[in-house]
Amino acid sequence: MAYEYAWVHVKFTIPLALLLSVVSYPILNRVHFFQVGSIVVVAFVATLPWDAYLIRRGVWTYPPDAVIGPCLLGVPAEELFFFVVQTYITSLVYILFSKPLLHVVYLQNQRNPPRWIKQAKLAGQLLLGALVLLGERLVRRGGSGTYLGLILVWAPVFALVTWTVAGRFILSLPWPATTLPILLPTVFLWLVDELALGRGTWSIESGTKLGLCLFGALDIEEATFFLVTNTLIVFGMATFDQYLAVIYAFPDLFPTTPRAPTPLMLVQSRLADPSTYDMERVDGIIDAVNWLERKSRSFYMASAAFSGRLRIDLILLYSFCRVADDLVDDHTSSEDEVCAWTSKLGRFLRLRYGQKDIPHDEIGTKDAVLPWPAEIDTYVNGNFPSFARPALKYLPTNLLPCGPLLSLLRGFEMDAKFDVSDQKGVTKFPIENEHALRRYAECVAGTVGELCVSLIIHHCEPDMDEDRMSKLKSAANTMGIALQYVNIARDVEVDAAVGRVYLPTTWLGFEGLTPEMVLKNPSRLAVERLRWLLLRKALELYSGARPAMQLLPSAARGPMIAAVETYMEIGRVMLERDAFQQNQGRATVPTARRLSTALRALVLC
Ligand SMILES: CC(C)=CCC/C(C)=C/CC/C(C)=C/CC/C(C)=C/[C@@H]1[C@@H](COP(=O)(O)OP(=O)(O)O)[C@]1(C)CC/C=C(\C)CC/C=C(\C)CCC=C(C)C
Repeated sequence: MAYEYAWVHVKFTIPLALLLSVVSYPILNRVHFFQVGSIVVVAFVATLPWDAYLIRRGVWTYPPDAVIGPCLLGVPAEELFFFVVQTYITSLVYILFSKPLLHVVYLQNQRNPPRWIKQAKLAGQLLLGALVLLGERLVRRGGSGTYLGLILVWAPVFALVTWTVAGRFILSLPWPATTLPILLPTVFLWLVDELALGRGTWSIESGTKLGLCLFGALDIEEATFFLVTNTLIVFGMATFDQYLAVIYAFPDLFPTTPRAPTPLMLVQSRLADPSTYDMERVDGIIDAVNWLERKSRSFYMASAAFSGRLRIDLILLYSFCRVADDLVDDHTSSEDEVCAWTSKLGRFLRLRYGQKDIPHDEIGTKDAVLPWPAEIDTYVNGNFPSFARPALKYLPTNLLPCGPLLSLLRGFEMDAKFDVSDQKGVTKFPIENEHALRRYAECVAGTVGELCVSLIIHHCEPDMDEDRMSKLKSAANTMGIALQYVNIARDVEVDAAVGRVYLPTTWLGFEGLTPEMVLKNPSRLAVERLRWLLLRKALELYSGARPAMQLLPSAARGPMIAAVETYMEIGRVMLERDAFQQNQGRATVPTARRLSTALRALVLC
């Protein structure tokens, strides 16, 4: 059939490229476009002369009617398009598998890597070097080994370069993040190639190939070509991610990070001496990711939608909030012990902010982290357990107002009052009415919303006007309260098990209940009605704040909406009840529903 080669693209490669574009669109950002575009250009420039040479050597030929006609250096347009579409497909598959990863975490082996990484990197270099030498021998000998030899003197050279530059980083990544983006497109292209060879769309001249087939009509040389070129693409994408990770991880090396790091920054990242990396900061970020992964599926999944230094700072903020909450509120502390923790945290914050709240217009003037003076180091080491120290040290205080952080501690202090029995030995319940509930939620969650917005403004739109900033912070505060109401509604049983009742005492009274009765039986129908009342109030607050999320900078809008929506989904499934899944007393949202909620938020934001 005429134009057979073009039909191969129309039937196979273009549909897959379009499908991958649609699937990955919600998670792509400006950096990805720059990254994929760069890899495509490099692949095109590196492949064109090699391809032209093979055609001129007669290694492969095309029936005259199989190609449309336009050529560049004798390479048909369809072949040129193949360089682009293959690189595009493999790059998108790599992005889909690597987006959940925080690449900064995998810088940990840049200095003093484990023995197996050193050995594996050396083995890879030796293997690639041996392949180049083998290719040279095959080319020199000519004949049936020519095609394979020409592949091996070309692709492994580029692979050797990227492997030497990024081998440790690539080996540190979870193996599915690199092997699957290599194998899946390779198998797809093997099948396409098998069909094309079988139909005579293109053919490999018999005098230049070994005559061995991987399967069907797929020559071993063709199979090798797709395997090594997809390996090259993935190595190239991973190398790019390594440079980006260095830029995002070290504010002292890169004080500001534009939304798409410049080529100069990438070169500076490449030339940066790993001995200058603040590896203690990398360890602190790893620690924060572990806290997030361990403590909140909602925010852990949502964090993957963010990118760059904003993602790191949100995780560091989460880590501080989580550690502070766990330090203060471990459900067994007395009020004195709780207040001791909150006063230590308060003193830490005042030391960190230099005894005063940094005026807002000074916050975020630069990314370079505030110095960590010996005085604070001594105080933290002398007053906090080792597990808490990284969260305190790496809280991005240079980008955050101190006020909301101090209010967060006030909220934790309210938790402590649950554990206090008055003179008659009667446990007090501080959430006496709806006002106390709102005040508590505002302290522990409304403040967190404001802090998230501070980070978003700094990283995405530092010159935002005051009016819009004020609207965003007010809405974030309200949204935080909504999420906290969902949290309370979800955890009624869990909280009762540790002597906590966050449903207002006045609400309980309307149902003829007391907090003590709720502690005895938190699953009674009357409590269910109050849980529903709280969820409906959460949805009211959410509805009031949700429109303001459209004011968020575009780079963070989708991810932030995804974070909020996946959390609010907990409340929605509770209201639906049929999708409600009790799991050790806590409602959980089925992962598929959580994912679809996040994707819908990212697409429709
Ligand atoms: C994507 C990402 C990593 C975001 C980080 C968000 C963040 C810093 C969360 C900190 C939450 C936290 C541990 C606060 C301490 C007090 C507390 C426990 C609050 C409750 C959170 C639940 O956290 P948990 O770890 O228990 O999670 P699970 O329930 O186990 O899943 C709260 C429910 C409050 C959380 C409140 C927020 C995160 C603020 C929400 C507001 C925004 C995201 C701003 C939205 C912006 C606009 C303009 C409306």
